[in-house]
Amino acid sequence: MKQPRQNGIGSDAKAILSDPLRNKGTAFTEEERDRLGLHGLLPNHVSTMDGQIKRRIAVLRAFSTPFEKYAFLRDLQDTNETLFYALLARHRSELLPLVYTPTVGEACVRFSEIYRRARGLFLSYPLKGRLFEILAALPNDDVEVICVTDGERILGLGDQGAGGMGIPIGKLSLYTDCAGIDPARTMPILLDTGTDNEELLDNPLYVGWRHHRVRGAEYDAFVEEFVEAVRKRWPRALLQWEDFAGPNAVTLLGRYRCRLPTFNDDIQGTAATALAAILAAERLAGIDLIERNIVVFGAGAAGCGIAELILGELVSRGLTREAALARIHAVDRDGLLIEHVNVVTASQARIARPHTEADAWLTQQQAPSLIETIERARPAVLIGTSGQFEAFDKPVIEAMTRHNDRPIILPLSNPAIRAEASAADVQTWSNGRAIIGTGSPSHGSNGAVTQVNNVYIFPGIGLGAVVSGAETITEAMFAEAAKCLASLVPDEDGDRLFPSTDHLAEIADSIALAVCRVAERDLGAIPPAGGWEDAIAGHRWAPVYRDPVSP
Ligand SMILES: NC(=O)C1=CN([C@@H]2O[C@H](COP(=O)(O)OP(=O)(O)OC[C@H]3O[C@@H](n4cnc5c(N)ncnc54)[C@H](OP(=O)(O)O)[C@@H]3O)[C@@H](O)[C@H]2O)C=CC1
Ligand SMILES: CC(=O)C(=O)O
Ligand SMILES: [Mg+2]
Repeated sequence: MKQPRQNGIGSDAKAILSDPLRNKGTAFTEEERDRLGLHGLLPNHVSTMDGQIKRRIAVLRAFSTPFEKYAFLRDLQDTNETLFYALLARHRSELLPLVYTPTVGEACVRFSEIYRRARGLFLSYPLKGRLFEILAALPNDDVEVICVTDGERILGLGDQGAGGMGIPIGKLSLYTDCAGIDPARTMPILLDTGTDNEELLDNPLYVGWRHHRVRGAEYDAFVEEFVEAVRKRWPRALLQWEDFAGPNAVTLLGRYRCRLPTFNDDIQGTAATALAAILAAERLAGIDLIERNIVVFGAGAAGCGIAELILGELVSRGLTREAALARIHAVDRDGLLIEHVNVVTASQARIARPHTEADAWLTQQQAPSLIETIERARPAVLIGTSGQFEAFDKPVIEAMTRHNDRPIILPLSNPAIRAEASAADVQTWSNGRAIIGTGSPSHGSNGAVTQVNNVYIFPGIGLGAVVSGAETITEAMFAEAAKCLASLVPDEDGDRLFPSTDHLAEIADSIALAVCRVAERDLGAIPPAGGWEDAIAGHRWAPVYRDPVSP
């Protein structure tokens, strides 16, 4: 069929080349170049995808900083998305630290500097009252997974305002890479309700709404309008809340968890990841969790979520809630959390030491510090979700090592510049005895250390939710996801807790199956004729070139 022409060049051809989901770059064949009117718009060489991957990885490796590599990858994602995902699948462990933590943190901080092309949806507060109209105007009818942030607690880097958009973009890239969700069916969203980051407000380059954060009833009404618009436009979509500040994270999850398929990744995804790490480490250390104490340092959204899921696990092993609670010691900025002494939030109140123990814990009205808590509780496990760089110093690690043959140390805060400890320091200070997991990728003397990050959980939760059609995302799904992840024994010898990030796609499939089974058991989801496994496999979008005229 003859193509419409514009100045001698096919305008459809130009549209294809500028659509990242249809563009193939130099991999358009001679036949396609003839048929689509692409001659002249491309250099002569006809490449294969394999050749393109080799060329791109060579160029990427030549950049000297992770940030430059990040910008190069984002540019590729915005010009040729199929190639971006093929590259990611081929070199996942090498590229994960770029598209995700730690580099995505720097990318959020410098978002305005590298902003080039529209991706995702910026719903800023001045658009209130028009949110459904904006969603309705989008051509994306089949959105399956949404990741939304308001940018207030970006990793451990605090308020990044509109720059927080880097996180939903990164998370959804991993939904596609690991769980095979079609990129056309994902939607990154930034709720731009302002920023209280004065540096951003003063920065002439800042691309967000230059206004202090809207809070209270106005914020709640804006989020409510957003959720209702999502429900109306994409009634079946999964909504993932990401990197909201602690109080909003908890409140919004509580408000919406029964109204649509939704979860908070920092609370629930992280909890499942940490529980999986603890279950795997329990095996390695040869201990029984119900006999041992756990210290969680940083009792915010992630820390409280982790404590709750561990409590659920201990109760499922036969302890009463009270006995299980006796195993948890949550430490925040004012020391060990003790009821009516230094508890600030309702989530903290649920995991604090009871007030009846206050006299036993307090010294001159002071709650014990982290190290004092470790000396007294002699925990087997120490988890960091405080965003406090190097809070696990030498005395802390030495205390953990004195009380355990194999201390389990999980500094989970991201990015690496906010981690409570580096794997290398923990290894040195524990004389190589610690079992370690870090939130961002890191190395010890025996190579890569396990990355204990919710990227091991959320893609599988999302895929399972989409395939099963679950209308609610339940706590049982996270508990089963944790058990599933802990059961996946790494190929490598040594102290690895999970298979390496190279295996994230298989892991997502396994977790998705566990989620589908929970949906069937608890929510009455009906397995398709071929079974859940086939449905999961059949749902995968693969990064292979398709005919650009009928994508
Ligand atoms: N590895 C992973 O998969 C994940 C890691 N994380 C990481 O966990 C960290 C926290 O995230 P999140 O829980 O959502 O954030 P929150 O802000 O909700 O929680 C952080 C908590 O740490 C407390 N805190 C601050 N300073 C100190 C201190 N000096 N000593 C002890 N506690 C302190 C904060 O208190 P206050 O509120 O008073 O400041 C708050 O209660 C981030 O760095 C994030 O990257 C989060 C999710 C997943
Ligand atoms: C990993 C993640 O979700 C975080 O650090 O916030
Ligand atoms: Mg997060």
